[in-house]
Amino acid sequence: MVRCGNAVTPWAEAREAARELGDRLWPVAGRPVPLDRAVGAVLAQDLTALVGVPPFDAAAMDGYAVAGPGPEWTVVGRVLAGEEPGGPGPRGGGPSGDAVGAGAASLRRTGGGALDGSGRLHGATGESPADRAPAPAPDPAPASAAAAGPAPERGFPAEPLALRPGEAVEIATGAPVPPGADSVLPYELATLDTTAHGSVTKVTRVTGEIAPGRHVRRAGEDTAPGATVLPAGSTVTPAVVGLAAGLGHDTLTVRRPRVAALVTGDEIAAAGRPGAGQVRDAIGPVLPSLTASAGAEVTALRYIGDGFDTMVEALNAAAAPVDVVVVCGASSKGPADHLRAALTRIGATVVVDGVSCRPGHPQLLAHLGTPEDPGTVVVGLPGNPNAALAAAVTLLAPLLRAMAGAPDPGAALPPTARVKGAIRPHAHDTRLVAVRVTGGQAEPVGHDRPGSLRGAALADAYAVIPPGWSGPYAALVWLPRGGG
Ligand SMILES: Nc1nc2c(c(=O)[nH]1)N[C@H]1C(S)=C(S)[C@@H](COP(=O)(O)OP(=O)(O)OC[C@H]3O[C@@H](n4cnc5c(N)ncnc54)[C@H](O)[C@@H]3O)O[C@H]1N2
Ligand code: MOO
Repeated sequence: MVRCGNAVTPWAEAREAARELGDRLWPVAGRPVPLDRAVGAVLAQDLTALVGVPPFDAAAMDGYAVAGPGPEWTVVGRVLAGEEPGGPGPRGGGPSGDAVGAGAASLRRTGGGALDGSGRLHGATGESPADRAPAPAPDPAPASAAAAGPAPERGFPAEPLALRPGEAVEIATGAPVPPGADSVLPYELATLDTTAHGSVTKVTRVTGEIAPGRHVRRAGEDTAPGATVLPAGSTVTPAVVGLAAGLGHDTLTVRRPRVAALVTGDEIAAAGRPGAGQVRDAIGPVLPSLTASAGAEVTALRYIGDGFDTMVEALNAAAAPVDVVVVCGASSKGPADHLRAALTRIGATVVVDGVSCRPGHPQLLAHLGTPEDPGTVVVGLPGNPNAALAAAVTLLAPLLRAMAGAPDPGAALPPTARVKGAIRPHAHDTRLVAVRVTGGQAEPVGHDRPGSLRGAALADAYAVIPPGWSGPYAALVWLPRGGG
């Protein structure tokens, strides 16, 4: 049984009704989604750190990790980013052969200060710097060859090399700082003593002034492992995606309403240049970004022809797996406009049956459940593309944002502007006029008839012009900009 009055709903009330219905449906169930598909969605759970940041004591500058107050240190090796703390990693610590190459190589300690299989030097407890072997020649293998070689062994039980006071290792930004090192002396502050070994120049000693603790990022100093970094309810932005990745996540569990779109009309062409009598679909392609900017996701899009049975079947099929079905077109009173009759047939409850705004007045909001449990929501967008966009900002976006628990980005923007030039209000309905907004002034851009998106494409917002408006200030509804 459809409950619907014939009276259209005033524009502001219609928005409120959509928000209120969305609030009743909040929260939609949380679902894990890959990081690269999560932008714009709302976190269903607190975001916690699976690893600390930084995950280990790391150098913040390229230079020398030094142990003890100095100002002079003996260089005993080199650590590159990618090495395991306490041992060599994928690019395991040989000198690179540059002019200031390290005096010694890998910092992996194999116990007792022995050379490892590559013949490279290791620090060792009880071993004096003088006992340490000279560095080997630079590794002749090009980086690409190294990358193509067998995967380096990870997780070996290396005993961490501890620097003793007076020792230093050359270190790359991001590389693990050996235990015992107090600070990193950047190259810019370092004076080097070198000796030549054939074509290779080795750094044997480094001198400089550096305060204890400088240029060392201590493990967990930004974020401790297990810390909560963002609360549930936060919107996923590109920065949040990077943060989550850095903390070890591959997916985020988000509350993002699922939307199925039905684009109706025998005349609608889904792609390419429309043929004779055809009209290219200009609403379906808008919906993914439009819904994403309201915290939702289009999970299905189907083109259907005109026909009552077709509409009933498509509504039933689309509704089951989603939270919202958006029907584009068939919202008016023409012989092929079956949306309202189909909703009656499937027992929908119509919440908003037309809105007193131009464009967009045939738009519609209904649900398939009960007042207590509204179930899947149906939003009817008029077929005229600018009317569909007006309906999307009136009913669809407020509904989806409320269902997702997403903030209204427009709330952060100026709510009103002074209208430049004349706008004639409609006798009974609220007009939504495409305007460009600069410096608190709203200038109509034209080209905003119901069938044209040209004005909306030039505009920042719709100026809301109620019946009887005489200016000069108008409320603004900001147009979705996409990208979450
Ligand atoms: N007797 C009345 N007729 C109409 C009224 C009315 O109040 N009384 N309202 C008019 C208004 S306003 C609008 S808006 C449209 C809404 O029509 P529908 O939602 O039923 O949409 P259609 O009739 O299917 O199409 C209207 C128009 O838009 C084109 N269209 C449809 N879908 C798309 C699409 N996906 N992409 C691009 N263009 C589309 C379609 O070809 C038609 O030209 O009703 C008025 N009539
Ligand atoms: O009101 Mo219709 O929705 O103008 O195009």
